[in-house]
Amino acid sequence: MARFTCHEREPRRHDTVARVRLSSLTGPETTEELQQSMSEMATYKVVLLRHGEGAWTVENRFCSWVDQRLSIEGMDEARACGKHLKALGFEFDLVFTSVLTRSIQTAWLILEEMGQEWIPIHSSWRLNERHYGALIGLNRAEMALNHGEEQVKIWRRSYDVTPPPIDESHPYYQEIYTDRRYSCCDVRKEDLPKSESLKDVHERLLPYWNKEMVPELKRGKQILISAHGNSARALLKHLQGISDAEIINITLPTGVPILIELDENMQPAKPHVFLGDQEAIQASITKVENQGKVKTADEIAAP
Ligand SMILES: O=C(OP(=O)(O)O)[C@H](O)COP(=O)(O)O
Repeated sequence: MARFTCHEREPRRHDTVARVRLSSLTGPETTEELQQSMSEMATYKVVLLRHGEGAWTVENRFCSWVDQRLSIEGMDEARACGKHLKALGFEFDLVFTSVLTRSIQTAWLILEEMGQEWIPIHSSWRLNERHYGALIGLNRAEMALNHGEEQVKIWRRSYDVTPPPIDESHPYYQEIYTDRRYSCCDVRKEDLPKSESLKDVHERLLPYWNKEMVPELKRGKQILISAHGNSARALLKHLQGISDAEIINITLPTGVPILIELDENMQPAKPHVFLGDQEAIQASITKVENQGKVKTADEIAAP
């Protein structure tokens, strides 16, 4: 009988479990449909998510490279995500996070909920949220009032528009660039970004995907990626072949796992799936989209 090490092993049983239960999330299936779905099983599965709600999301500020922790609701979202992944039968071998606390804290809460705290976690600045440059710390609704909702949408969601860069006069410049976590990156501190478009995020993330994550997938490891709204969008765009024009319409909710299935060439095998209650997920996406809209006096008084 073939023996498998932790690095090379037979296909996981949870693939079937996940598929079976997933089917109930995406509509009823007959036995034939189920069998067909299983026979079309993708070679690699990746679970990607945007961390739970961060403290600054509540204040509607561009957080980006400022290191905020999760809000109370964000912690609940992360725990619910762990519960859900456990119910679906996922067993992770490796977790990837950014070096920002909200992404790491989300991974910890998920693993705790799953009883898989022992799983190694790899953290890299390459999974950090997009660097929002001079916009960091600003309130999105105020920005919409001053610059218009369309401009804010372009700043937030376009592929190749870069916000003005951060400089030393910015209130969060020192906090970010004197932080010890950026002294041990694979690039010199002075070469770290001062502002990024989604395209820039894609370009800094891709080497990490290719060099660190793909080899682990090919060794048979099941990976979880706890990323950010825009670093997850950049990876999703890459893995699903989403066009530059289409990506502007994609907003990710917090704390919702996305199942991505890839073929042997790391090309999309199936459309990605948001795992969970689809109505609640849509409500969460709308909430994030609305952050960039002008608020009425009533909404400001009772956000
Ligand atoms: O820090 C941020 O994202 P994150 O909460 O996913 O880390 C950004 O401020 C997200 O802002 P956006 O949704 O306007 O792109």
